[in-house]
Amino acid sequence: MRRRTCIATVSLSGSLTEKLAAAARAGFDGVELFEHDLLASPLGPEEVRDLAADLGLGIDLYQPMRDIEAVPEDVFARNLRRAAHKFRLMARLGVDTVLVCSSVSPLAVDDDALAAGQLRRLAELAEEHGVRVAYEALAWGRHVDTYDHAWRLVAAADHPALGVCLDSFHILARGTDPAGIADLPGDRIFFLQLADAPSTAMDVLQWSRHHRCFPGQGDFDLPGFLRHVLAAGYRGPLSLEVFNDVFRQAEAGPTAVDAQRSLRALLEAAGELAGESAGENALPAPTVPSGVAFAELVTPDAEPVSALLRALGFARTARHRGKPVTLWEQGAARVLLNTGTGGRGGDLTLAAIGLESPDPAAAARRAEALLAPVLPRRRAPADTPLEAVAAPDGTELFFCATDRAELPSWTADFSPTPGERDPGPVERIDHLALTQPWHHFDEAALFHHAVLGLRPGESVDVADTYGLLRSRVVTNDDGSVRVVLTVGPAPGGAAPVQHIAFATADVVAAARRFRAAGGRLLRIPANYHDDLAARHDIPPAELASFRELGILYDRDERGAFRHCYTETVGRVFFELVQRDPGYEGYGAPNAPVRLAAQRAAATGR
Ligand SMILES: O=C(O)c1ccc(O)c(O)c1
Ligand SMILES: [Mg+2]
Repeated sequence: MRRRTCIATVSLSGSLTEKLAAAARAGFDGVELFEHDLLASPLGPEEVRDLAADLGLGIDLYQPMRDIEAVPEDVFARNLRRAAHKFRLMARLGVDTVLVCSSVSPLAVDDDALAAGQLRRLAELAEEHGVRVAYEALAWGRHVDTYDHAWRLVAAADHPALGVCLDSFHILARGTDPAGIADLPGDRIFFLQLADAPSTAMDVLQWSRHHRCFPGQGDFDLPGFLRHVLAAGYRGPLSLEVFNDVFRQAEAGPTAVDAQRSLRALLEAAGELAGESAGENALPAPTVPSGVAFAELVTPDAEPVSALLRALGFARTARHRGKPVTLWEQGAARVLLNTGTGGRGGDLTLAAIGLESPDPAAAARRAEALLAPVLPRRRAPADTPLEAVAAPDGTELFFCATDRAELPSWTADFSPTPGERDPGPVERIDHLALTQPWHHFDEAALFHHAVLGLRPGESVDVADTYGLLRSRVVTNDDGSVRVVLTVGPAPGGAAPVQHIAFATADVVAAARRFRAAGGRLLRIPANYHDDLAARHDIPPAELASFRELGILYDRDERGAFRHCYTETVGRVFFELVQRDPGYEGYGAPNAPVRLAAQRAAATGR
C-alpha cells in the first residue's frame, strides 16, 4: 500500500513558508507543525492552512503540548484551559491530531491512576473539539519514559480520542526492544515519528535535540523498528522528526529531498517497497557498480595535469570525437581530461566519475526514484547515451558500460590516438576521495548507500592540526569501487580538494619513476619517519626509501599500506597506494601528517 509520508517542520531550516514549500517539493504528503514555527510566522492559522493546502500538504500533527498529566487538580484545571485554547487553534489550522509529550514537570507525581484519569479528561475535551490526542513518552519524561508505560496509561484511560505516538528515537535510544510494539492495537497508535541517531554515550536529551538524523544515517535499526509498528496494524503516516543542528542551518530544499530519500530507502529495507505487493511504488532494485570506468577531470588548461599524468605513467590513448576531452590510460585506470567547460571556478576539478554498471538504465531508474537529480542523457546528439545523476556534492556520476558487447560503450565516442603505450606502474584506480560540503556529509553517505548500493563503513574522525577531519568510506563488495567521503578543513584554504588514488604493486618504484619524470611528491617531515621506525619493524633500506620519497605507512592485522602523494594541481591531487591484500583501510592515521604537509606546501608555513 502507498503510505503517507510527513516531515516535522522542526527538521527543516527557514521560515514556515520555506519549510512547507521544501516539504511539498520533495514529495511529502504532510507535515508535523511545530508550535514554534507557527508562533514565529507572520501567517495567521487560516493562512497557514491555506498555504499548506495550496502546496498539496496536509498538516497531520500539531505539536508539542507539554506537562499536562499527573498534577494536582488546580494545576490540571489550568492545563485543560490551555489545551482548549490549542484545540481551537487546531480547528483553525485544520489539524486533527495533537502530540502530548509525557510530563517533565516537577509538579508531576508518580501516580498512574491520576495520570490516566487526567489523560481521559483531556481526551473528552479533545473529542468535544473534534480532535485526537497522541501521547508520547519522552525518553527523559519525569515518570513516563517508555512507550509501554505510555501505552498502559492510554489503555487505562480508555477513550477513543486518546492514543499513543511512537517515536523511534525515544524507544531505541534507551535500548528498549521494540518487538512488543507488534502487540499493540494498530488503531491506537495515532502517530509514528521516525528518527535515527549515531550511537554515542551522551545525555539522552542532548542526543535527541542535537544529533538525530534521518533513517539510514545513524546506527539504529529503523527497518526492524518499522516492521514491528506495521505488524501492529498501524496505518497512519510515517513522519520524520529530526532535531539536528546541521539540518537546522542547511538549506531546506536539499534537506527535504534527503529526508524523503531516507524514507523511501527505509520502506524498502523494511520490505515495503520491494516485491509484488509494492506494485507501482516498488523501487527498482539496486544495481551495485562493479568497477570504476573512469574519473573525469575538468580544467581550462590541460598542460599541468597532462604533465603530471604522464609522469605517473599514463598515456593519452584516445580523443573524444566531438568534444575537447581526451582519454588517458594506464593498466585498468582511465582518466578523462576535459578542457571544455572550465571546471568549478576555473581550477582543475574532479568533476565526474564513471561507474561501471551491470545495468546502467536500471541504475538510473533507481537513482531517479530516490530523487537523485538526473542529468541530461545525451551530451551531444552523436554521443552514446549515458545515464548520469548528480551526487549531493555536485559530482556527476555516470552509469556506464565499458566495451561490453551487449551495451553501448562510452568508449565508442573516442577515437584512438597513435603512439606507444609502455606498461606503467599503475594498475587501476584504488579509490576516489571526495570532500563534502560540511552540511551534506550524512546526506552523501546515505546517497551513496541508497542510490548506488555501496556499503558504508564506519565514520572515522581524525584530529587535524587545523580542525577535525571526518571520513566515511563506501565500497562495493569486492573493493573495486571505493569512495572516501570526507568533511573537514581543506588543506591550504577553503576550497574543497578531491583526490584520486592509483593502485600500484610497488609504490617505491612508482614514486621513483614519477620523480624521475619530473613529478613533485609531497614532502613528509623527518619526524614522521623517525616515529614510524619506532612503531613498526621496517627494513632500514625500505625506511630510507620512505624518507626519501615521502612514503607513508600503515598496517592492520592483515597487511600493510604504503602510500604517497603528488603536489596539488588546482583542486586535485593524486595518491599512489600499495595495498597488501587484506588491508582494508586508507591510511587514516597518516591523514593529519598529510594534511599538515599539504598546508605547508600551499602556504609556505
Ligand atoms: O525534545 C523535545 O522536547 C521533544 C518534543 C516533541 C517530540 O515529539 C520529541 O520527540 C521531543
Ligand atoms: Mg517525538
